[in-house]
Amino acid sequence: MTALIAVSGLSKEFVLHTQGGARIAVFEGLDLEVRGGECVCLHGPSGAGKSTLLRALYANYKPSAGHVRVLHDGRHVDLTRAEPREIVEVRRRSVGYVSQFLRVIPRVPALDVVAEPARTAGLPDAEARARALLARLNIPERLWSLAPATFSGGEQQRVNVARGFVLDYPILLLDEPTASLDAANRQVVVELILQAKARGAAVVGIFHDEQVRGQVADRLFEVASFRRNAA
Ligand SMILES: Nc1ncnc2c1ncn2[C@@H]1O[C@H](COP(=O)(O)OP(=O)(O)OP(=O)(O)O)[C@@H](O)[C@H]1O
Repeated sequence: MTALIAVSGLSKEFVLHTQGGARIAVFEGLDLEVRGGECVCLHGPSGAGKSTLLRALYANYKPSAGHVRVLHDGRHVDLTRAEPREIVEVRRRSVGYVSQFLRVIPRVPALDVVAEPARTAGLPDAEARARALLARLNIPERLWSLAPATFSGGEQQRVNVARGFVLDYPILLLDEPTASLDAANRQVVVELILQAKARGAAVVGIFHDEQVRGQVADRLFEVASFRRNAA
């Protein structure tokens, strides 16, 4: 079966131009393949480069070398070489990303924040999907018409998760999607991830919660082993 994500020879070094050009080498020559139905957990100590790798998979960071190929419309697109317009298309239909914190847009109600990716994709049941997810993630209905700016940390995270799952993305990138959640809501997110895997999605995530990791991850990927001079 073809990999949905194929990373090869990926290196990332940050150059701090405001600090005398200091260089921080995060990883070098990193290879990773993720297949449909598989969940890979990025693992390693703080500072290992887990978030940097996850962002590189979403073309948020330009790597210093290497390739990030993702399956889009039946062919592999190299995000390190793709035009901005193509990256927008890949993000619209093929790669979903749940960041740790919701980027709140003023005055946009939670229901619209969640429904937006499905509306943009032209799904006729976008609003129904958004309602179902908000209910499933236990966001009280009285909050659906309000902008999430004033929501609690956990409520904002659940709105963010709902937005990430409103479309059946073939590839899902999850940055600590349960960090601010109580046990009951953590379990809902675990079930959403398991469902995504069951329909064939390739999932890459950072999960600090050991129990969540144990339930969803098929394998751990040690990012630190690709540090320069790593043993
Ligand atoms: N935008 C940036 N500019 C400069 N250096 C950065 C930037 N982002 C990350 N780094 C550096 O890259 C290294 C890896 O950071 P990253 O956030 O990827 O680690 P992490 O494994 O996700 O850590 P944590 O578990 O603490 O979130 C760190 O040394 C960090 O200082």
